[in-house]
Amino acid sequence: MAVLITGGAGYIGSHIALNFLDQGRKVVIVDDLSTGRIELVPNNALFVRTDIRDTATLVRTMQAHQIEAVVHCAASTVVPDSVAKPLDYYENNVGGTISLLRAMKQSSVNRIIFSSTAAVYGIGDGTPLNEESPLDPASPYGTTKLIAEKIIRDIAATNNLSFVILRYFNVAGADPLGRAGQATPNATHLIKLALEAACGIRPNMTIYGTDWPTHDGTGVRDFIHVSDLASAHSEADAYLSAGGDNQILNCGYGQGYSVKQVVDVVQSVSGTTLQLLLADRRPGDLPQVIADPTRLMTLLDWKPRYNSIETIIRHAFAWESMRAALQQ
Ligand SMILES: NC(=O)c1ccc[n+]([C@@H]2O[C@H](COP(=O)([O-])OP(=O)(O)OC[C@H]3O[C@@H](n4cnc5c(N)ncnc54)[C@H](O)[C@@H]3O)[C@@H](O)[C@H]2O)c1
Ligand SMILES: O=c1ccn([C@@H]2O[C@H](COP(=O)(O)OP(=O)(O)O[C@H]3O[C@H](CO)[C@H](O)[C@H](O)[C@H]3O)[C@@H](O)[C@H]2O)c(=O)[nH]1
Repeated sequence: MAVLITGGAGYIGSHIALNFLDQGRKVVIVDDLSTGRIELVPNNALFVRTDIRDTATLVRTMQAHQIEAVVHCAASTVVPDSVAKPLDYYENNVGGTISLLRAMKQSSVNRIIFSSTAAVYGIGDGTPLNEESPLDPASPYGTTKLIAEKIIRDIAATNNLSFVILRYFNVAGADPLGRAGQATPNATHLIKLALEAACGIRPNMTIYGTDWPTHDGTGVRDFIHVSDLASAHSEADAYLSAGGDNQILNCGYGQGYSVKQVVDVVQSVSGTTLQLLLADRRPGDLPQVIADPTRLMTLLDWKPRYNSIETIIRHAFAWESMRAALQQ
């Protein structure tokens, strides 16, 4: 019996694949390579190149490989892009999820772990967000994820489907063994861009907003190491296969770091001085986004191994330097 990972050629999906494979599980990856990279597909995973909106191919794949659980990561993920092209985001993220759920139903696959996001929450009051915090996505991207969550919950209410919805906070870092990392073209994430500047791939980096109501005026985020996030998926799968109830779980460490603090750690880990540009706040940004991960820590047998900002940045720097060296 195997696990099917949609979007497994992407940044997070490839780490989830490695985590399942490291535990001796069989992994089948479906990905259309729209932002994913074939080199991120682990050698010992089976790979099917398809758009997940092709329901018939999903059904064939599930039936051919005796899929017992699905991890659903495939999505369009860039917040400003979703503001510019909302229809594309609804088509891919909502349409893709419907197609996948239909294929699961036709193939009698009844376990799903879904990649959701902290972007489903509203602005909040600056205190850590728990799963009951008000939902009010600030972007079409966040709305597509909230709709997909709702569809999964509606189907589970009437069909034989069990789910864990994982709401990721800010994902960063790279596989500690250097087998995978963030390779998405035109990535927009803070740590990725800061490290590209440290490795000379870009000349500088921009800090968006120095007048936020935070301790040093820059945005504060809860960064979770991608390999810790990956192991939350295998723990969620173990929890469901042991008969656990359907759950929505925040995935973060519960600790915030500001943009300036991240830049300081990037400089000390890389031994470089970044050329910093200061700019206005990015539209749609929030001052502070921190998880309350109590439910994740309580319900799953999940033990974070890399919960230090230095470790996250050290692993991401190792990956980025290796890629920079290969490009020379
Ligand atoms: N990176 C973060 O900080 C973050 C935070 C919260 C949630 N997420 C969620 O995690 C998941 C993975 O994100 P990521 O950062 O690894 O992004 P990514 O772009 O690296 O991965 C997405 C993968 O999905 C594939 N894909 C997209 N549409 C597809 C389709 N229709 N059919 C088949 N494959 C398709 C892409 O080719 C890519 O490999 C997404 O669902 C995203 O919304 C990411
Ligand atoms: O070059 C940069 C990039 C980012 N930032 C700042 O760094 C912080 C983090 O920005 P990211 O772009 O790294 O991440 P976001 O918090 O905007 O969003 C990420 O995390 C969210 C969950 O919290 C969603 O899941 C979303 O998809 C994912 O991109 C923000 O204050 C942003 O303004 C900069 O100053 N300079």
